[in-house]
Amino acid sequence: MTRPFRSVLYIPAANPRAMEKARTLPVDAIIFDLEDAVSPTEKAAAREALAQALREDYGNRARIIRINGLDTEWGEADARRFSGQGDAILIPKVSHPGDLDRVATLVPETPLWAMMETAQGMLNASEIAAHPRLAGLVMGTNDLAKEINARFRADRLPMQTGLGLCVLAAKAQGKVVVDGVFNAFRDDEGLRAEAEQGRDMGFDGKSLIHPAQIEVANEVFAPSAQELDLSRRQIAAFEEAEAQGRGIAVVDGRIVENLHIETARATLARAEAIARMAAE
Ligand SMILES: CC(C)(COP(=O)(O)OP(=O)(O)OC[C@H]1O[C@@H](n2cnc3c(N)ncnc32)[C@H](O)[C@@H]1OP(=O)(O)O)[C@@H](O)C(=O)NCCC(=O)NCCSC(=O)C[C@H](O)C(=O)O
Ligand SMILES: [Mg+2]
Repeated sequence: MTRPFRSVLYIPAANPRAMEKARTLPVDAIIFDLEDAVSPTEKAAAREALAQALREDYGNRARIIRINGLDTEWGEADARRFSGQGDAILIPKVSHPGDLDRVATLVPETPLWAMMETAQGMLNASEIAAHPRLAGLVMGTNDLAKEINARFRADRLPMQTGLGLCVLAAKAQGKVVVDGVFNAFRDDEGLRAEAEQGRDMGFDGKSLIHPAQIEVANEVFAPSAQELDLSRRQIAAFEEAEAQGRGIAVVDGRIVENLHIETARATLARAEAIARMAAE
């Protein structure tokens, strides 16, 4: 993953003020939402408002358009309207690879992303992630909790199987995988704990519902100063060991082998990508 997806902010396409504001927010990606954040009576107007908004400059923020499902009266028109626009089309409630095929025919060029938020979707995560048109997965933990009748807990124990399956599926295919939203958008401490859990599981970033959540996500999903320092010291120690004909170095009392050096280099590359994005 070269492009950062630390912070991925949902914006209801029926909210012109929020769409305007997003052009100045320090997010890595925006999800323009035509689905759950837009009421049925506003669907057509939101589609046109989004078409207008996409004429504006969103800088280097990835523009992801969440359409309505093709099983609704709005989905097909959304897909046709935004084919070739934005950086990705996000399909809600993907349960089978066939759900992607149907949109792929309507949207022949734009990369597809999948909302992972149904029980079937969790069980089929591997096949969904392997779809050739799919570039990214976003967890929909609200819909998933609703469908499996799970309770919201700080440790997200009831979600762990689904979250883990989706991380594994995405990583096996080299696809981006973004964690679900944290609904209590004024609870920074709760957000940080959940974001750290997602980061530690392997997610690339967190989906967000409010600008107040951006700073925490950007910080948690960026390599820390300590991680960068350790990565540099590991690389230096390993290069020195190799020069002396050894395949193992020791840093801070822990062994460092080739595989750790790959992680260290990836950490530095991630920090460089974030710095490049900030400088653009
Ligand atoms: C939750 C909100 C309804 C709160 O809105 P509001 O009361 O307007 O908040 P504030 O007054 O604190 O807003 C301060 C300023 O920030 C702007 N704002 C607010 N939210 C956003 C946003 N998402 N993007 C950009 N800008 C935003 C306000 O306009 C204010 O600006 P200013 O005028 O300059 O002061 C609201 O935050 C909101 O609607 N959030 C998005 C909700 C959403 O998209 N939900 C659907 C996605 S979540 C989901 O479905 C996940 C998945 O499918 C699942 O199943 O889990
Ligand atoms: Mg959902």
